[in-house]
Amino acid sequence: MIRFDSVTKTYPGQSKPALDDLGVEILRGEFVFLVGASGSGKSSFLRLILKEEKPSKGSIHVLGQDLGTISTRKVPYFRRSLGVVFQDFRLLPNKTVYENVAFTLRVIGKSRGFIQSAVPETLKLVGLEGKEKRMPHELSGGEQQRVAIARAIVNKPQILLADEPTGNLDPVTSAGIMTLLERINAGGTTIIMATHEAGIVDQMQRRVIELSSGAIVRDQRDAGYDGQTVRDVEYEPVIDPATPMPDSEAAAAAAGATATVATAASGSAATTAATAAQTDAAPEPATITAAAPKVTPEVMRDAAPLYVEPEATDEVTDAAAEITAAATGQIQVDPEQLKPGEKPAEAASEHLTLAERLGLRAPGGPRRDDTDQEVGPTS
Ligand SMILES: Nc1ncnc2c1ncn2[C@@H]1O[C@H](COP(=O)(O)OP(=O)(O)OP(=O)(O)O)[C@@H](O)[C@H]1O
Repeated sequence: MIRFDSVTKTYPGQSKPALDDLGVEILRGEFVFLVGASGSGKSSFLRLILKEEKPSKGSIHVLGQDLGTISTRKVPYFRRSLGVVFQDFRLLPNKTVYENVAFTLRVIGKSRGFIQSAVPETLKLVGLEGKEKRMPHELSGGEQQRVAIARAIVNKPQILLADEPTGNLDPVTSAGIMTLLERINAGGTTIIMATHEAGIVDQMQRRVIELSSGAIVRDQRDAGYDGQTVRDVEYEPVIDPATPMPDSEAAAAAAGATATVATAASGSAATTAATAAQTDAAPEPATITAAAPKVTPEVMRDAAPLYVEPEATDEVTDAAAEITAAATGQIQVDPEQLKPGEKPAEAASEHLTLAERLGLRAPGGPRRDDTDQEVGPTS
């Protein structure tokens, strides 16, 4: 599903690599936490999977495709198999909940009929039924993140990347979001989540990949936030980087197969992870120097109910809206930007269109008045 072979990423002007000779494989259906101190390379790892950045050395395969061979123009098509969720939600402030989710589908040319059935279905899945007409600023932080998740999964991506999705949320709301992500994963979507939240990682007990100074210092199944430095997930380095992925995913991807969020093959990450095989070359234990996590294991334990079905959790989340409102004091989102009628956050890039910023169109591709339609269904 995702494979890094000897991947090094050094940003221009930096002497030390952000990622240093990484080799790792993530299988279909896994739920993987990326942990490590600030600056250890988690976001860089996710950006490489998205092909937002290119490796300086090594090769990356995602869904059977060698990312090095995908042309810039084809990147938006490739990204349609991936959903992304960020810490700061990144909703369109002047569009309703419905429109925020529908927007992605419109840009990629889905039919009106498809949109009319997919959007309500997805909003129901994330527990936002009945809130279609709300504007983002009329929602709690947890609800805004649910909209962002709905937008990320509405096109039924095979992979969901989440970069600190609970970073701006209080513990109870975070628990609701994790319940939702767990449910999406149970539907077959591979999830990779970067987080500093020890309590969440300890509760979920999924595969944990720990980075330190750009290197993997731990890759452990059924693990917690802090652990012994081990590598118990099998990874065989590819001798010839040109060798394709050793599984049938290339064919599936080539055929345009997509996982169905609600119905795809079930099975937990644990069952799909490779057999335990601690390598002789396991690196020395690393000291975790991440900032003190906001959601400690104790807080998470007290934040029950945790892994109940989202239908039940919604009430809890709604009841926690006030807590969320208090927590938004720590959110770095400017409330002014969330007001309808204001200009959207143009600061991301004044040169890119909205679709380009969301990765749905190739930067510099055809604009609104072009007749050359670049967007369209992927399969
Ligand atoms: N665009 C960039 N240009 C130069 N250096 C960068 C860039 N992006 C990241 N870095 C550097 O690469 C290293 C890894 O950064 P990265 O954002 O991947 O870490 P992280 O683990 O996600 O950190 P955090 O937990 O704080 O988000 C850091 O030293 C960072 O300063």
